[in-house]
Amino acid sequence: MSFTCKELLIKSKEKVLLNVSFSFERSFAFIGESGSGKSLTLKALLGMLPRELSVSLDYHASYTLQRGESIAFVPQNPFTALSPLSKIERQFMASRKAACGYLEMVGLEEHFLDRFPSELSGGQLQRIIIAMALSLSPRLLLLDEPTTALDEESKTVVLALIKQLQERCGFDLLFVTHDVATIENLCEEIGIIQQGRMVEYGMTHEVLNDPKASYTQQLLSSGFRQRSFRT
Ligand SMILES: Nc1ncnc2c1ncn2[C@@H]1O[C@H](COP(=O)(O)OP(=O)(O)OP(=O)(O)O)[C@@H](O)[C@H]1O
Repeated sequence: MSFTCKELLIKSKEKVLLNVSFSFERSFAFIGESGSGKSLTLKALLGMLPRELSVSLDYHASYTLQRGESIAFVPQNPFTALSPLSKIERQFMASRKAACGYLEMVGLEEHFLDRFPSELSGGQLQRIIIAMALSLSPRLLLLDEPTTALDEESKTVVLALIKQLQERCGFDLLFVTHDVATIENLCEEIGIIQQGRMVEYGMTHEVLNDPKASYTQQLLSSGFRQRSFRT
């Protein structure tokens, strides 16, 4: 599958917040500092932007973007993504039997369906949210810094799981992060965004090993492959 966003323009009154275009075959990582426009991009693709923003989105893919159907979403904070009032089973949009199958895909057993979110660790919750996303059989999976709220061990488990599930299920992946180290082995292509503009995009190993834009060179020389560069 391939995805091309020919134009994504977002304006607030007369101020341009975001003006980007990009394309990728299977997996793309959006890298940028805080406030660069990563979340706006995901929200635009999900059709979740507030009314006061004017949006022009022109894309080409082998599927239409439809939130909850062709597109599923894994948010940054698993601790606030689910209702604290209901057990996991009631929050799955699938039968118990189907939900068990999705839990198995993320390495969790059936009894997790009978727990409340507050009884689970961050890594377990994030795996449940990924299982819920899989239950939609998405063509495109959007992930907004899905490991930021997790400890190092859970982070490694969740990243390995995402890679393995993409190979198994075949969805496209759009991964937003401020931390390059998390996606080096996960996303084949990468885009660097700065203040609402895509300054460079291409194959991950090419951009990281031979960056063309001075902003990317600056980020790499400041050692952001070894550490997060959130400001
Ligand atoms: N509803 C809105 N109205 C006006 N400006 C907005 C709105 N939402 C976001 N912005 C502005 O657009 C810019 C990009 O915001 P965005 O949330 O996409 O950044 P980000 O890269 O996801 O940052 P972070 O890593 O901190 O989440 C910011 O300057 C932000 O203040």
